[in-house]
Amino acid sequence: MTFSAKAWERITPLYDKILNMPFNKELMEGSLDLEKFKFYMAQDAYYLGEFGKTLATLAGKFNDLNYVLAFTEFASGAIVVERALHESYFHEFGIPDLVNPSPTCLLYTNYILNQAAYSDVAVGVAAVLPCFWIYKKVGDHIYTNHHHDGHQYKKWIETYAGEEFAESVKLAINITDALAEKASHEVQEKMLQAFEMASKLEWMFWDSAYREETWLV
Ligand SMILES: Cc1ncc(C[n+]2csc(CCO)c2C)c(N)n1
Repeated sequence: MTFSAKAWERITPLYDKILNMPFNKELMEGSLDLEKFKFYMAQDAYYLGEFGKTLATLAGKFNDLNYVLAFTEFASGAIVVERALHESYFHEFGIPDLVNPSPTCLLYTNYILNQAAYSDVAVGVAAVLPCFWIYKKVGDHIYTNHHHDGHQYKKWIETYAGEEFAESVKLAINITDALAEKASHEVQEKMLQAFEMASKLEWMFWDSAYREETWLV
């Protein structure tokens, strides 16, 4: 069984929970409170910057130059492509340029940066894979089931349903599987743990946006 098959099997119950979260159900129906969506967008802007830095950190650690190329492209994609989506919403909503990260957002971004900086590169890659893969799956699910006409979150929905994004996700999965194949049993186990932890943090990120999580002190 490939690493990715094993990893997805491990998070399947969590993935089902993610699909049924109020944030995602209401986003799909178009009924999600605009304030919650704005909160999510602002936090996501912070997340994307840190995610881009995480991918760039990983890019510098590969021996295979094809992987260096793939990860530098992912890094610029995270910042450039997704920033375009955010900027159009930011103008519409007046979200500030400098975002103070919520506790969950800070936890998630620090987790992946830490893994990229200090763990085996294969473990760092496994920690960023849920970001690609879960968004692809959730994005496809929402795209297939939403009402296409006049949906207020149409631009968000279309971002993750495109063919170009699908190709990036396939490449990220293939690179992770190739690294896992060469890794020791111990590193493979750490990769699974990192994949699962980052998937939990994806769940927490949506949950924190729905609750508009703040620092209590
Ligand atoms: C919390 C959070 N997790 C994942 C994504 C999705 N995402 C961000 S960058 C990237 C890959 C390169 O574009 C993907 C799929 C998001 N937006 N916010």
